[in-house]
Amino acid sequence: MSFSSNSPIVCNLPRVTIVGAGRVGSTLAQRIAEKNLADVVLLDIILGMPQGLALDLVEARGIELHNRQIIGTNNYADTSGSQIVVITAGIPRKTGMSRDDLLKTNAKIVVEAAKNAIAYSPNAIFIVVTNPLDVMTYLAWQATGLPRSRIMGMAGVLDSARFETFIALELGVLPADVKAMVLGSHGDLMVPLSRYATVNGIPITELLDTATIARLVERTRNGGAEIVELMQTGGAFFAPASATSVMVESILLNQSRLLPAAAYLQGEYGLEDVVIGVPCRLGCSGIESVLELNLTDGEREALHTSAQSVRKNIERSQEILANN
Ligand SMILES: NC(=O)C1=CN([C@@H]2O[C@H](COP(=O)(O)OP(=O)(O)OC[C@H]3O[C@@H](n4cnc5c(N)ncnc54)[C@H](O)[C@@H]3O)[C@@H](O)[C@H]2O)C=CC1
Ligand SMILES: O=C([O-])CC(=O)C(=O)O
Repeated sequence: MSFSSNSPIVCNLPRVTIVGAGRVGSTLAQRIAEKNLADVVLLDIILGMPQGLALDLVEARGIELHNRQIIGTNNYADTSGSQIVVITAGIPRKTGMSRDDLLKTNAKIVVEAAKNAIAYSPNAIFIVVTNPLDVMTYLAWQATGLPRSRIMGMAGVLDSARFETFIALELGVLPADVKAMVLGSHGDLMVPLSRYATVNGIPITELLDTATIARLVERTRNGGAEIVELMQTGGAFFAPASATSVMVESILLNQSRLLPAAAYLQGEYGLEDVVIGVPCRLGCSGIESVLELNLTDGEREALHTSAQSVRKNIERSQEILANN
């Protein structure tokens, strides 16, 4: 028996490149392939490692019932023509460290990764994951020269998911029924908006007392550190990969989901020339719009304090890069 064929069919399947095939990167590759969203190129500086991971993922395809291509490489030429580039390359923090302690090492890695990736995928939308997230997104924006709609950072979806999880655990309800949004920088100064958090439309302020909400907000702020302290050898990666995959999905499927993303601001919320987490509509052209919510004076002040700390680190990063 044989298959007959007419003319060869050329299929242009979407392709997502992930720079950094460590824990977040490789888990994200698995999510993207198993959700059948795109073919994946996993790139890392460690020779053989992304190739081995890709082969492992390819060998699971028959079991997971998908047929996405997954390529591992150390060469940016293999990433060409990607619709989305995700940057997870860099070091994660260890116990006792803050995300800002990673700035010096990761700044150079992210700038190099962004420059190399844009050279081969000039039309790509970039999602940065490497910490400290807001500063790294700013550096990738600078390095690529992309319009702000095509570059964003992942943090708010993760921080919001943590807030939702802690609310759900407290109330004993399904996490998917809880909706919340966390804005601001990905650090201790993030801004969880309790006022807007609901359980299927019911404000949590109707369900929980002020002290309990304050405790859940504090746990959300420390969500990353809580896992780093438990694991001792790096940080979270399952939920970060899930969070990144929904951003990828909203872009590739043009879902126009309203998700918190770290975006370069040009006057929104009274902030300029800084990257910080705000609600964004994500579709096939990237950030289609930034939603400006009505904030209380306290929330607005918290957002500005958060932006101020990002600005300081952007300045630090410029000095670091200038001296190299
Ligand atoms: N934005 C967020 O919400 C989150 C951010 N992160 C951050 O993501 C980053 C990655 O975390 P993990 O995957 O856990 O770390 P990991 O150490 O498992 O993986 C990082 C990978 O980057 C690679 N790498 C280093 N320099 C490179 C270069 N120049 N080019 C290509 N690859 C390079 C390493 O070889 C390694 O495989 C960290 O900075 C971490 O803090 C992690 C979780 C959540
Ligand atoms: O805490 C870390 O270092 C990793 C991260 O950003 C998170 O899990 O939120």
